[in-house]
Amino acid sequence: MSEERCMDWAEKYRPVSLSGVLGNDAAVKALRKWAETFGSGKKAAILYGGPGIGKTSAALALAHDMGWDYIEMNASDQRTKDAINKVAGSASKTGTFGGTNERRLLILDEADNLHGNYDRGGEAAIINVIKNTNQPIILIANDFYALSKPLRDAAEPIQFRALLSTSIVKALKKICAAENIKCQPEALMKIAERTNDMRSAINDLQAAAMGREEVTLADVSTGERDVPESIFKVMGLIFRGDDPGKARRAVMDLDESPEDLIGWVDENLPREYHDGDLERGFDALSKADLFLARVRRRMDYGMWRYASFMMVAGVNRARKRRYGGYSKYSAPTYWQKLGRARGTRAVRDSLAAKIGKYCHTSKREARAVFIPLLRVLFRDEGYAVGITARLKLEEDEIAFLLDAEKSSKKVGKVYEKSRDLIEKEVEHEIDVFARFAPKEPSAHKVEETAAEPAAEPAPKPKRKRKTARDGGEVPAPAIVVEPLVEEPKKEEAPSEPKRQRTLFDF
Ligand SMILES: Nc1ncnc2c1ncn2[C@@H]1O[C@H](COP(=O)(O)OP(=O)(O)OP(=O)(O)O)[C@@H](O)[C@H]1O
Repeated sequence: MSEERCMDWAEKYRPVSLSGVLGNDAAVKALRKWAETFGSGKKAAILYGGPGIGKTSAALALAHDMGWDYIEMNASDQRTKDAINKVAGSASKTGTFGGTNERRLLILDEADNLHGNYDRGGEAAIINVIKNTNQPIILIANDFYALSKPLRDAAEPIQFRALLSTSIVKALKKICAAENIKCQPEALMKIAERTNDMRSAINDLQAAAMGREEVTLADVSTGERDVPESIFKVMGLIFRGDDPGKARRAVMDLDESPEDLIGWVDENLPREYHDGDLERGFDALSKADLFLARVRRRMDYGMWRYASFMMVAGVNRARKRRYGGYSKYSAPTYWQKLGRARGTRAVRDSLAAKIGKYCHTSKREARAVFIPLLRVLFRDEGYAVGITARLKLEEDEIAFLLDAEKSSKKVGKVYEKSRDLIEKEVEHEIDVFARFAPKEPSAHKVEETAAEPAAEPAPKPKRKRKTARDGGEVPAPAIVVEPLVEEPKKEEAPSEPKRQRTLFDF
């Protein structure tokens, strides 16, 4: 997979210009107006609303459209009074570093998170900067009312609302086209309906499209699990709480195994912690993982207690600073991939069972030897149709052998033709059966007649040839021609040697 394809798509497809910010037309309009009339109104704007709906993108796009220089201060930067004054204060008053009179926009992300230890005094400093600046400032917040009244009064509030599914689908479609991925419209709709957050919708699309040319509804549906509300609370207690004991007790009430819980912590830890906290957090998590490995190896479930201690209390204590703002926790993304792999494994196994039954071989051998060979044979449509008919393969099994999507034309064609073939053979069987059946046959006679056509009297059974062990010739293997439908059982059918079939029997 190319490096380009591995990039975070939410970042790669961040709109460059305001015209690319979908939905929220009123907010975008208000923002543009604030910028175009800058100097006559408030010097700061507060963009507020839920996560992942385009607030930061709109601020960056505005700077691009207005040709403004910009500087960003995120929650991970130290936003003390001094730092803010240094970055924003003097620079915003005196113009750009270049000394020209061009505008320079200060973007302050997570402005509703200026209360922690690190950001002590930050809010007062911002109000001060707004009063004295001659440069535009944009504050970004999830919760407007988490900002102090003086700060709210000092800036122009612009609300961003949750996005409609139609806006999300529109953005996802564009991404699919740019990435050259076919995507079922129902799959995009399914992704969009699950959220009103564009970022997580793009992340879901990227996870579903990993390693594929087409994304189907099944790809986005697999891996979904019922997630109990309480897991989110536990995540909050682990990452943000002050009491590791409380977090442990909450985990004990939770119906999650440590194997699943570690996935949750692993997925969300980088969204919460930064720098040294992140490093210490992962260190604690790696120790939890070691205990889990010992549980698996020694079947000693007593060690679960140490594993959960490290992933809960260990991760909680790894944090040396406070984090605020809204965090959206999500289930481990590898569940989705696992779900997909589990589906593929089930198809492979059912295929192996069919081959094993036909060729009198084990499923393991069918998987290891026959499936790779069938994949080669399936390159020829004739073989593909014949084998599909003979083994009565289903569409997902054909797709597996053709390495194609189940809904693709290729798979549909092989499936249709194989069903035609089966029908023809059935008709032929009925024909043969009817032609040689007496008018009012007794059940016994029907079977006899059908088994031995009168037109061509059955040759007398040959005398058994001597085998190699008897000191004679080795018999040539009989070619087994089986009807596609089951024949009526013969009462005394000549016993055919049961041998392992080979691929040439197809
Ligand atoms: N309205 C939108 N139109 C187009 N793309 C969007 C929109 N909203 C979000 N995105 C996509 O989602 C990503 C994240 O969006 P953005 O950073 O603007 O969210 P936000 O509202 O600032 O959320 P947060 O508060 O979590 O940072 C962007 O990089 C972009 O790809």
